Amino acid sequence: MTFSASTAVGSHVWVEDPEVAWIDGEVVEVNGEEIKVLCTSGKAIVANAANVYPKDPDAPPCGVDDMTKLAYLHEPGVLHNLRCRYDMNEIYTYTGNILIAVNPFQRLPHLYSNHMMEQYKGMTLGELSPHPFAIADSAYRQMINEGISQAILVSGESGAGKTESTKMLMQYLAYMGGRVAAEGRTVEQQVLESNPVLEAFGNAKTVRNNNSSRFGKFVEIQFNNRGRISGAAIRTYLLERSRVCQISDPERNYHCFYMLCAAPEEDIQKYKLGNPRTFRYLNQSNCYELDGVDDSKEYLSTRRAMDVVGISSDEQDAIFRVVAAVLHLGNIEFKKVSESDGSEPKDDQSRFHLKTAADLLMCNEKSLEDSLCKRVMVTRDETITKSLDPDAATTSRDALAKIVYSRLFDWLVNKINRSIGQDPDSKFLIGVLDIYGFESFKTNRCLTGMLNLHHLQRLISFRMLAPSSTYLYKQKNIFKAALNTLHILYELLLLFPTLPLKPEHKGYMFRACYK
Ligand SMILES: Nc1ncnc2c1ncn2[C@@H]1O[C@H](COP(=O)(O)OP(=O)(O)OP(=O)(O)O)[C@@H](O)[C@H]1O
Repeated sequence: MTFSASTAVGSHVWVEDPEVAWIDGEVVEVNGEEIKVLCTSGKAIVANAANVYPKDPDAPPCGVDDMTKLAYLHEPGVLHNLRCRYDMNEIYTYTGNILIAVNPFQRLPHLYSNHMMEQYKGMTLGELSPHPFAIADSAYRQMINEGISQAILVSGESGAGKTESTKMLMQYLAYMGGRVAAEGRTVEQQVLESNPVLEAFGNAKTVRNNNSSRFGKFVEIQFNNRGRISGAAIRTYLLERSRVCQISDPERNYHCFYMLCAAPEEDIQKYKLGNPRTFRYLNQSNCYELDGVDDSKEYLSTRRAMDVVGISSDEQDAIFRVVAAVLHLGNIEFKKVSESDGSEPKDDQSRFHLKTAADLLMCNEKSLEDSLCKRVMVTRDETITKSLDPDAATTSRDALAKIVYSRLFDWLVNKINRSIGQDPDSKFLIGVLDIYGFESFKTNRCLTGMLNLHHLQRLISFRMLAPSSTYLYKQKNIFKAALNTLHILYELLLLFPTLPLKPEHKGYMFRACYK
């Protein structure tokens, strides 16, 4: 929607500005493809016609609550509208039936009270101010009226507020479909209360977000034919395993490690832990504490949350034994065995951590050592045992730590699901997909690339389901921002054509990269 060469002097426009992204002004001179704009800030900018966008001089100063009402739907117009609303504490805006949330970075409890939920009950989308409750209500109504299961997709870059929005959607669905439990806690209460447990083991501090979910989550709320919640299931995928043994400043590892290091003295003794600075998996970054978070209190509240979701105290002990064992595993260093290609624990310290890890995992110390320092290959005819050098043993140690941790996470999710209970006879369900946040660093690790690829694939799928022109526009800009990563991913795709992508998605990525 850029201006053509026929742009008239006197038109109101948006031009790109290195400081404030987009700045508005008036065209004062047109010279072929070059347009001179006198900006409202007072400075004059000469820009190419392709980078100049029309501005609607009649747009309301406080913005519009649905961006389909905008005269021009382009990046500066959309951003300006969101900015105007944000300045008035209006953090939600519609684009058709899509809700855009801008992170307020402050608690706004009045927006999420019971009174608000009551207001949105049965209201048509757009009748009241944009709100996640309206989206949840619309999904619930459609499920009831049309008898079709629904899905809500929550997407955005890391730190945008996806998890918070997901919680609000769940809160509303629980309000609409909840029931008084005959005994114990209701399904919806258990789903909401499982959040702290999942967050303790699956969330970490990243550059963008102090409580970033490092896994994808699909929460399935099951309903009976009267629209009452009858069961639920939480499905998680793609836990960022590499974080267990590799973190960079100023990020942190998963919260549970720091909580356990801040546990009461009795537990510290039991798990032979101490200062997080002494553990290799934690001391690769200088960040140990989070502003406003007391890890010792978090440890106790995670234990309480575990009680609530039905994890017994023996199981809790086993869980934290595994967490502690991972930390001890990370402190085992290896040295070369003289006159051989093999390796062994480097010193008494490493032996101590090996023994402690073995005790905590309840396995034989020698077997654990062998599993780290040797590789067993089974062929059709024989079993070959190969000794590993110190570097290979270190890799093997990290691989074990990652797999043990991710199995622990899967176990936790299964346990929570068993405790919540699913309804095999449910009539419909509403699924809420909290997609992994898109990230792009100066240097992207392969895993980041893969997760972004997964994220994009979900977005592309969604775009195919909801081909609204505005949505496509928004996606195009997401793709633009992700172009560098996309290029790498596309190259990866050429190298590994068997990547699990649908053919039409590969085509879309190709067009996004090379158009
Ligand atoms: N509606 C909101 N009200 C108040 N604070 C919010 C809201 N949305 C987000 N926040 C704040 O922003 C932080 C990041 O939000 P959230 O964890 O939901 O992001 P995310 O998109 O899920 O990120 P990631 O992909 O990294 O997990 C929250 O911890 C919270 O402090």
